[in-house]
Amino acid sequence: MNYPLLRGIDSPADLRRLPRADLVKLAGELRAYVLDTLSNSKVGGHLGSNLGTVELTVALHYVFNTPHDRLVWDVGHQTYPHKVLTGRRDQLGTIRHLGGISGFPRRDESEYDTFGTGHSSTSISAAHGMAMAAKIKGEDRKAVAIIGDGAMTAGMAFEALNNAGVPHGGLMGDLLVILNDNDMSISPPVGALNKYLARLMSGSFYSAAREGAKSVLKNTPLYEFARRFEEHTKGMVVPGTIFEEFGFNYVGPIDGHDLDALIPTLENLRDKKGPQFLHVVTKKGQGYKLAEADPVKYHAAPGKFDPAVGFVKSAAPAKPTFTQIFGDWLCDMAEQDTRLVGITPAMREGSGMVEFHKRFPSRYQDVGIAEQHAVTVAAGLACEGLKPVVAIYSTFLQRAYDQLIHDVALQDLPVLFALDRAGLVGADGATHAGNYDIAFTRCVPKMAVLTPADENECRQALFTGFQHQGPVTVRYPRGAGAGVEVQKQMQALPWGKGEIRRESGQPQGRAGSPRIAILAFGTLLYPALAAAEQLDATVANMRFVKPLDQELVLELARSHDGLVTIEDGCLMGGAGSAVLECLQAAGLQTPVLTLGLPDEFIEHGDVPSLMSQCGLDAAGIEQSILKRFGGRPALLRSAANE
Ligand SMILES: Cc1ncc(C[n+]2csc(CCOP(=O)(O)OP(=O)(O)O)c2C)c(N)n1
Ligand SMILES: CC(=O)[C@@H](O)[C@H](O)COP(=O)(O)O
Ligand SMILES: [Mg+2]
Repeated sequence: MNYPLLRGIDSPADLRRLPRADLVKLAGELRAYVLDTLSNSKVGGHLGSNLGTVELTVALHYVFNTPHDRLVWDVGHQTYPHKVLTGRRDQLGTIRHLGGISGFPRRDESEYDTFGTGHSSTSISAAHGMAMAAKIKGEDRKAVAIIGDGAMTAGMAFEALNNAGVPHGGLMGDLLVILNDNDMSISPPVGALNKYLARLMSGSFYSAAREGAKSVLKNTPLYEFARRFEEHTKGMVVPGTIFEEFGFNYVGPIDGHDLDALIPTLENLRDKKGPQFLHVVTKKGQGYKLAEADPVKYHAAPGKFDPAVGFVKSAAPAKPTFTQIFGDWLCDMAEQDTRLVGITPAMREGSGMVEFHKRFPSRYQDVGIAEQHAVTVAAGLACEGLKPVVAIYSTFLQRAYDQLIHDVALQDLPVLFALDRAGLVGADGATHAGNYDIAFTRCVPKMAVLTPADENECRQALFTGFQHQGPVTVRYPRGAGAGVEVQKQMQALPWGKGEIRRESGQPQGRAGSPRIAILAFGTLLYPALAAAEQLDATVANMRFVKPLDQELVLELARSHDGLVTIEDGCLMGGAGSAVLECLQAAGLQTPVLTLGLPDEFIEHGDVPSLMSQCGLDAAGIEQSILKRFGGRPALLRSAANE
């Protein structure tokens, strides 16, 4: 399949030289290119939202003088068309691959990526900052935030609207907010805003009857429609939109796939001063029937697929993912305990809660993209004797850190945080890494932190955490685990206790062949066991970071020449730090090697490669231990001497 027009676009300047009449064809080529490239990518990537923003992307780069005018894409998962038009057409096939371009906008990737996103609802704030900077610096520059209806449900978006719609020191930013309303989040949208937007759409261009908007729609096909509509609704009290109440000139809703509507409207808005708000209506998955019909399933492609067939489940019964282990546990636990309430901030599918929602609708809450609200709702539920379970990706819990401390831990409320995507997540890269939760939760008083090693222990840890009368996190990685058998019977783990999984045969104190103990926190137990076989080391499955099994730590420290801690979390303040603190408090001098994620942001790539790069696969663990403590050559030497 060739793309004659797209082949000639190496920058938006090339696009802006095209005759306007070619833009529809270009959009068609762009959509086909994105679908074709993604369907051939083994890594997969975001699909529905990219297909839905093709025309909007073409229109924005056609009308605005990018990169001088700034585009800020909210979440940024819909920027594949943007990346194609801004010089990265030939790199699209590398997106989310190790060493390839990012699946989200990155300032260090392109000058057209004016703001790094990945976590939602930041675009209006960032674009407002850029608009105010232009005013303060006296630059003639526009700033445009493109935000989805899902992202608009986060409080931060309203903090920004509340702030950006009013003058600051007499200055008003020339900010344009474009609401890309496809009536979809990752799953069906929730909340009052969604219903409000639907009313706006059912009002079908009623806003066009308003003076401010009419001038914007001039010379567009909509203007005539709006004029007739105004005649029809003369005398009707046309309610101001919520966005106008925030000080924005609201225009819309208009068809976000119609370039004949988009381009003149954007040209008119571009030339207006002050805060503008354009409401565009798009379809998630536009132009690809399977995605249009099921935008939830086609939010992201899991890997290569045949567009004619769509996504098909792999035939082989895969090992259960930790997400599935959680989802099954949640339903089983809800069966046993009617106090259980399951809460998700807009990630029903990703957190494995579809079945729970179906079976326990009255105890299921999707609060929208509103992590802060999710945590404090849970606190409120706990105050009333219920048992809330907040299912939240580790990275998104960062958004609700104060609520975790101030609303949950400080009041010692029994909230269970089921932290999926803990550790490296792979293709989503640095913005979505769940690297920090051990460090930022263990330092909070009253918090308990559990790190199950495999699928069975995950189920038992969730049960243990649910029984606990205080705040607790249970963290587990994206994807499948070691593949151990999962016991249906739920039983509590001994609170705060680890276990020895392997005993070294090395005597303590022999020169050159040290007796080493590896303390594994979480799923890295398994590569640690593999390394220990080579080194004849002891291995402890610690299970808890907090409360730490201090008795076990001290016993191992006294009976081994060296300790090694290992975690798929940041080293700074992580489980290894907890062990060091324990030894220091006991006055023990046993040398400790801490292994974990380095003090740097780790980019996208496949997890095995990334773990190997971080020295956290079996070979890397072995090498680090040998380097620090000496060992196997000495072991062989000693064996030869016996
Ligand atoms: C703070 C935060 N929470 C959750 C997510 C996960 N997430 C990614 S896209 C998405 C839905 C976004 O919906 P919308 O803004 O309407 O964009 P669309 O996918 O419809 O184009 C969510 C919840 C996120 N990226 N950031
Ligand atoms: C863009 C976004 O934040 C989500 O779509 C995220 O990429 C989902 O991650 P998983 O694929 O791990 O569920
Ligand atoms: Mg949406």
